[in-house]
Amino acid sequence: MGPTKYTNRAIPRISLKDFEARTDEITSQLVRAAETDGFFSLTDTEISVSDINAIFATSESFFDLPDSTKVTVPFTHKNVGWEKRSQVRPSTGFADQKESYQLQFGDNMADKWIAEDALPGFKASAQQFMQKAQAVSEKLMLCFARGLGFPDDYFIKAHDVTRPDCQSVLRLLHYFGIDESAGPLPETYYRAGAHADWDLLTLLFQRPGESGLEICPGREVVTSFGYGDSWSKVEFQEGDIVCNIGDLLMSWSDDRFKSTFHRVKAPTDQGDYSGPRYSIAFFNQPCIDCNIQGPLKKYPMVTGAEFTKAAMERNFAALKAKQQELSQTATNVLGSVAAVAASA
Ligand SMILES: O=C(O)CCC(=O)C(=O)O
Ligand SMILES: [Fe+2]
Repeated sequence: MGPTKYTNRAIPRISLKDFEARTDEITSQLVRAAETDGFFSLTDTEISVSDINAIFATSESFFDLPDSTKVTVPFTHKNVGWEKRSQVRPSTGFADQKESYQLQFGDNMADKWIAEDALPGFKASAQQFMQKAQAVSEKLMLCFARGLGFPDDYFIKAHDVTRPDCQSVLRLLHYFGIDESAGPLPETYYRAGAHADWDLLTLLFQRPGESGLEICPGREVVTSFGYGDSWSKVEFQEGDIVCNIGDLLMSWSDDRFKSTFHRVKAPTDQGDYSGPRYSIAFFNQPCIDCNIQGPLKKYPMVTGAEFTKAAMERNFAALKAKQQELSQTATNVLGSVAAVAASA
């Protein structure tokens, strides 16, 4: 594998200060960012640095629990619960070297909250933060609806987290620290392999000093899996929220807004951060019965449930193709080893 090719791309930093008075100005800044690389960072939101520090402390306290406790809330296909080294990305064919705990607002979480006596206060702290992340998301939803010519509350209604069947997710993430004395990492070591998100919009919280997030723009239509070959490191300031457009909003905007491939790079190069990395993503997922179609009707109308199903199927097909490619490469390598052995 050759060295990563980099291009400097600064993602725009957008202030939400005086939101009510500046909604149109903020809308045009967001729309421009969405049409370009699909990534931007937010400042002056209602989420303070101390709110962010508090949720990171809550997150660390969960990941510090023994696996035997965390496994009492295992990951399920409803997109809730704890997983460890189990998410295989179609871009890599190997599991990300991380653990994550996915939390939702509604019925899907019924038995997936860590028990109060195992971690007192966890649920209340997480729920309080989720409400704040939702409030920021709703401001963005209003702007993107306005930018596309929909009624202001159009996306907000389609992502109603007061409904018991809502699907939006807060994902706590922990990437494992690397023991550098153990030698170079294998090529198959990934923190978060390249992917695009499936949701409407993602809000990402990171800690200064724990870098690794990179983007790779270049995707023109939501139905394609390809991406460019030049990466850019995402820089952010303490307290900023890095946001990106997901596949759902790319589709809902007839491919006008870009859902960009991104990854958390494995620390394989000089200067990469190799300590433990904590991040927190908030994914705005649609209600299962909302109708999804862009203003130009580029794609047929689908429900939230149908959209998610199709996205999962596309992901699965891409994963199968990657696994086939990997096993083909392994067969070719074995074939040439055999040929060398036979000719020796
Ligand atoms: O951990 C990060 O910084 C990014 C996580 C991410 O992209 C995801 O979970 O979809
Ligand atoms: Fe992502």
